[in-house]
Amino acid sequence: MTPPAGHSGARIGVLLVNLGTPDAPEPGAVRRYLAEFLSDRRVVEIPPILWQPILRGAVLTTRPAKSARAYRLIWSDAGSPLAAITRAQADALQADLGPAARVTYAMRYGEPAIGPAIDALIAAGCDRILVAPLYPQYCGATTATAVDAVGAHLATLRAQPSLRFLPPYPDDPAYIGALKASVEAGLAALDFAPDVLLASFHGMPERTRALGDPYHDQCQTTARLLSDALGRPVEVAFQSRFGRARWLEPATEATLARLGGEGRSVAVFAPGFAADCLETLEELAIRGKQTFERAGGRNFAYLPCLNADVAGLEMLTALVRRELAGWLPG
Ligand SMILES: C=CC1=C(C)c2cc3[nH]c(cc4nc(cc5[nH]c(cc1n2)c(C)c5CCC(=O)O)C(CCC(=O)O)=C4C)c(C)c3C=C
Ligand SMILES: [Fe+2]
Ligand SMILES: [Fe+2]
Repeated sequence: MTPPAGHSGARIGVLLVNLGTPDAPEPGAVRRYLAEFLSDRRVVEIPPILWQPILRGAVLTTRPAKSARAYRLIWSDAGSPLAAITRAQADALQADLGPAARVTYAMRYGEPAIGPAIDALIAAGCDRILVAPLYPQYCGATTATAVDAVGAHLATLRAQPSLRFLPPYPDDPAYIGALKASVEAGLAALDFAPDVLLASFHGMPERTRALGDPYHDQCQTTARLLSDALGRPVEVAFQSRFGRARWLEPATEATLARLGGEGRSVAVFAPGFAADCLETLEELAIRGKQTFERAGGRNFAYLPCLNADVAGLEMLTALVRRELAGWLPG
């Protein structure tokens, strides 16, 4: 194998990071996953002395069984869709980059964990690692906590690799172009022409916006640029409300109920998710559709995420190759 030019023969590592998902659609596995996820202070910003009793009490005794039922509806032969799609994205990126780089993936919560994935890259000879959190819009609860976990692992190492991080890409032409292509292909496959395009982003507590998290603004930017690219309006809503605090509005569920009641036809898609997962396949495509139809709506479609489809992979390789400039040969 020819060593990459530019430095002393070591390899470049690329680590894709996504959120994480349970190992199985069973209450025990979901409980382990939720306990780790919802104990992250970047995700639930309530002091642990108040939050942990609620989490260990009400949340972890009731939610795992309910969520496990939802996971069962979307589980595939390859496992959880989020894990299977992230693996496919890593494999495709590896095929594109070839032997000059080693590509792997990790999950912020659950397996494969970030620390062992970094160790495996180092063991394979990588002394330069690009970490790519697969969240187009920056959020403390997603991007920052992935970066925190990488930093926490590096704090345990005597010999650290050099690191780069893929910046958030809410307005990147490669991302907007991929979304445009994906939405247009999705619309072309429908047997009706939706009069509303609804972009549903994962929600966050409203107060995080006042505290300076750029997430909300970056979601609006993505939707505006996509609307410009498509040449038609794109409505924005925020899904997956959790807990009692005020979350970003409008809520996807209320928006779908309103659109159904108004007799509109709708295509929903989730530009903030790099891969389809519980939040899209169950919450939008199954429950969102029910909400819309129960309100009287007739024509509903859910358009898939970028996933490991051609447009999504072209975008991912373009973003990653750009960040590897000066590391990769030529
Ligand atoms: C306080 C709770 C939550 C915050 C804040 C939050 C932010 C957030 N999440 C994602 C992406 C995903 N979330 C997923 C699942 C999920 N999210 C929460 C709660 C919060 N998310 C819960 C409790 C769950 C688990 C499922 C459930 O029990 O309802 C997933 C899907 C995982 C999968 O296995 O498929 C993703 C992806 C973003 C982008 C975000 C902030 C911007
Ligand atoms: Fe979430
Ligand atoms: Fe959800």
